[in-house]
Amino acid sequence: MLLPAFAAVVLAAMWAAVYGQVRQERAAARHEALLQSHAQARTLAENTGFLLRQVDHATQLFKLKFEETDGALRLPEFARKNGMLASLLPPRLTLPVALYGPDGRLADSVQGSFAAEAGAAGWFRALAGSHGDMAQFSNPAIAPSHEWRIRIARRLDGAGGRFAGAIVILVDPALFVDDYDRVEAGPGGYVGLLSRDTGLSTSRVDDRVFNDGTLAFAAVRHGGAADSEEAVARQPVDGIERVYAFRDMPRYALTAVVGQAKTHALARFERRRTMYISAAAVASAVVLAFVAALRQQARRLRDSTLAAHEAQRQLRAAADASLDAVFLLKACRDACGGDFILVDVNERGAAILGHARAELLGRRIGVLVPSWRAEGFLDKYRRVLDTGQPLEEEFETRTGTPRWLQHQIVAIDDGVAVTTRDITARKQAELASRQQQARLRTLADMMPAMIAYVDDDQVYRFQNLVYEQEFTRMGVQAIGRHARDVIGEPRYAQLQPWVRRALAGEAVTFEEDEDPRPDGTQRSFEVHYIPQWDEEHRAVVGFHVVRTDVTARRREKQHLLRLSTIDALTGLTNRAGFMDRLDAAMAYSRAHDSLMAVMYLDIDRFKPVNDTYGHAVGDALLKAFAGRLTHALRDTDMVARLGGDEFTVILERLHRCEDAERSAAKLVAAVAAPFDLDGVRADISTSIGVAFYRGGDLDAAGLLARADLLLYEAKQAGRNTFRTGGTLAGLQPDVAA
Ligand SMILES: Nc1nc2c(ncn2[C@@H]2O[C@H](COP(=O)(O)OP(=O)(O)OP(=O)(O)O)[C@@H](O)[C@H]2O)c(=O)[nH]1
Repeated sequence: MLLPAFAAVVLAAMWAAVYGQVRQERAAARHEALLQSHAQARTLAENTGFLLRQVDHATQLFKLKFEETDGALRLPEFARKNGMLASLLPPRLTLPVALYGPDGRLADSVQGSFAAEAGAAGWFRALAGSHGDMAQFSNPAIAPSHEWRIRIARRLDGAGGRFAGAIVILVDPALFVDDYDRVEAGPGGYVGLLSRDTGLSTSRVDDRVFNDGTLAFAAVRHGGAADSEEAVARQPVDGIERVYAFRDMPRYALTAVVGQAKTHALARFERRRTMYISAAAVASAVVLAFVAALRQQARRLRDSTLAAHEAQRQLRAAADASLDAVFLLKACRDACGGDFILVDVNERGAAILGHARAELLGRRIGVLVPSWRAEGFLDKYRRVLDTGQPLEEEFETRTGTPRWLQHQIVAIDDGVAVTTRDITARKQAELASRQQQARLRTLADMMPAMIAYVDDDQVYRFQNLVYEQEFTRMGVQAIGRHARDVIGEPRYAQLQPWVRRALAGEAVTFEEDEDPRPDGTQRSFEVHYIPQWDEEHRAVVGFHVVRTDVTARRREKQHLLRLSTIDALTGLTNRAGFMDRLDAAMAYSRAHDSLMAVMYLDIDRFKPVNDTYGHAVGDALLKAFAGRLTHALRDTDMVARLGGDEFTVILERLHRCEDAERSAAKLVAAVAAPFDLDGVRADISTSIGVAFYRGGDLDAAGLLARADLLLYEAKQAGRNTFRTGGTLAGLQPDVAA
């Protein structure tokens, strides 16, 4: 604000000075023009007066000569070249002269036309009636020839003083302004002669001469001096503005007026004014530009100062809000035992030192916290200051409550900047984490399964003891290495689908069979890949591998499976196993258009054995029966016990139906021989239903039902026989044996 105000004052003062100077110079120029006009008006008045006086003298001379010669002097003689008139008037002026007789008649005239009779004219009668010797000057008047005239007339006396007529000379006032000792008023200047009584005027502007009856000037007096009188045109002479001055000629009732054209008279002033204004304008522009530049500079300075303050404020706020305590220390110059002066400290730092910030500044740190010296911090500051090498370290305090601190010391100018952070919480967390990790490791190492962690780059990051032993057995080092390098390309390729799914976030479980070992054993594993998500649960960062050896379990399972399909009493395949096998056999038959047969057997009159000899003998018979069946059939035939005394046989890939019939007959014959069951003789027989199959819509249950039906037929036929039949076209139930 101050700068623009100052600039405004400077500019105002400058322009006021310019205005004052211009005003003064204009007044001076105007005054000079007025003086010049005045001088010229005086010259004009003097010239006019002189000429009019000369004309007066001429009339006086004529009168004298006329009266000396008793009226004998004639005009032509008076007005002749180099005559009396010429001795008084400039030779180039030829003025009209007339001589009137006492009767008022025109006696003679030269150089012009006069009224022939003047006796009645007032002027003539006035001359006739007066006895004075004064010339009579008329006011300018319009002559009959429409010209402006001043008439100078003088009474002529004859003998005894009687009136003898009058000599008259006419003067055209235009002579004074244009011809006789012409006054030059400069370009556009005005030179004029005004009749005070008639208001007539004759004027010249440059070379234009004109008469006027309406021109009027008023006199304005500036101050007391006569030469400061100014004439002001009551109405414009023409379009040109002038500085007019006048000179009165009271004797002739005339006023000489000269006006300098302002454009001419003030031209020099105008040039100077233009120069002043231009100079002032240039100076103003310079001042304004300077002020603008200064303001811009000031604004920049202000902006940068504001920015610096803002930055400083933010820096201070950041320093105060920082998790670190910040200390700016300056090396102590005096002999103070290597101490440092605290130059600045943030709020956290002040809190550590236990004082308000303002109380701390400028004090010696070794005095404020003697323990820092004791713990060797001051030596470290000195070392950093001397070497210029920054120092960063984490340490546990030895004095007071044990704390973990991390500090950075950097050299600045003649001191050090120290940032200190209390990392006790982090350290404790790290310790807890390490302890937890150790516990987890112990736990993982105790687990019988192989446990590992693979990151999303498929690099092994963790292994428990079992896995470590496994890798050692394989002769590889896993930690930090890519899975491909650890398990080899073929197995890596095999596992990739599971790995991809796990890294896509899916927990996967699968079984994996190891390649058989040289000793023929082969291990099986159940493998779990459990994805590990990041803390925000947004991305999978790896997966855990839990690999359990399930070889024994699988073996057990297979055993159980086998047990579940075996009849416990006879060791034959039971109903479940039989149905599976039948399904498979029928599928094969369908696929290969192969003939097969199912036999359905039932021991005839088994119940009486049971009832007679007890269940144990019954069981023994069932076992013995099974043995005979198995014995009588091919290895490829499958014998099963459905339950009770019911047995089945699957005969596959038969060439003809007769093959099965022959087998059925063989079985009937095989069980016909008595059974010796621990001293108990049992005579039994069997009935058999044989159903054939070679493709077709029938299912296992349907085929078995058909065999059962045929068995029923065999029973109906008196037992100890078989019946055949089936889905084959033209195959009729038949009886054998
Ligand atoms: N000892 C013993 N007996 C069984 C067993 N399962 C079933 N049984 C008996 O086997 C007998 C089967 O009798 P059926 O086949 O109906 O009678 P059956 O005397 O053979 O008569 P048919 O077959 O018409 O000649 C029943 O008395 C059952 O109690 C077993 O596991 N052991």
